[in-house]
Amino acid sequence: MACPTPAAVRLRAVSAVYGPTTALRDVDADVPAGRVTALVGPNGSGKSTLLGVIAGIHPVASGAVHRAHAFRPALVVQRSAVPDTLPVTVRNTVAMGRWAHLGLRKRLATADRAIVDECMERLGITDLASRPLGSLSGGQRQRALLAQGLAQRSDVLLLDEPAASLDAEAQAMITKLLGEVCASGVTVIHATHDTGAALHADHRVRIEHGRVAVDDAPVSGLPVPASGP
Ligand SMILES: Nc1ncnc2c1ncn2[C@@H]1O[C@H](COP(=O)(O)OP(=O)(O)OP(=O)(O)O)[C@@H](O)[C@H]1O
Repeated sequence: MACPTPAAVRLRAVSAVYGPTTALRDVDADVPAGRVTALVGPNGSGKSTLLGVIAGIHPVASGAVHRAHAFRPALVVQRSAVPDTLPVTVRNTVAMGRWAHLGLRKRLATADRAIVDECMERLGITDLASRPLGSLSGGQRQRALLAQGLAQRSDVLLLDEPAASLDAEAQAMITKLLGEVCASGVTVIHATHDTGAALHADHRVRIEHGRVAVDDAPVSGLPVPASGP
């Protein structure tokens, strides 16, 4: 059944590869604007690759990605993708989320620092601000990466297993947070193995062997206003 929500991202016949390995094959999907979409599927099915394609950091081998928003999506990578030895504090990690907004000025303005503070507060990591990222627990590090994603203030927030390695209370906090972010008009797409988090989403896309196996809430055929970077 078609729902009346316009698409924030529209994928048409998208394929993506790593050398000889095909990770995505002919993916068609519409991501509803201002909603939470969960990408589900087994290990190796192509969820992270799809997030990378939508983020614009993984090239498409064929097909097209149309984005309705002018800004590059914010991508929160899996914690395991960040080296333990990265010599950076929690505050600086979150501040990196503002880098794309700095332009020619090389320093954070007062408004940028306020956003960084607010995002750390929201993720409950203010007390950890001066700690090196590599000294944190997995769950604490995941929160810092999430805060960095929020600090980007993008219209589209992509998250790769944001609740992985978090305890039950923190997982519930993330689900609530994603709902709040979405309510503020942001389109959220998250890859997850958590059935509960997937059920909380407005829209679920199941990927199997690089293909869309189930798309449970297609959006309407409204045109996408502009292509992204
Ligand atoms: N850097 C890489 N080099 C080569 N092949 C890769 C690379 N990253 C992923 N792949 C392959 O691409 C396919 C899709 O992987 P992807 O990481 O997108 O799956 P996923 O659904 O996110 O998995 P998981 O749930 O384990 O995170 C898999 O076959 C994987 O082996």
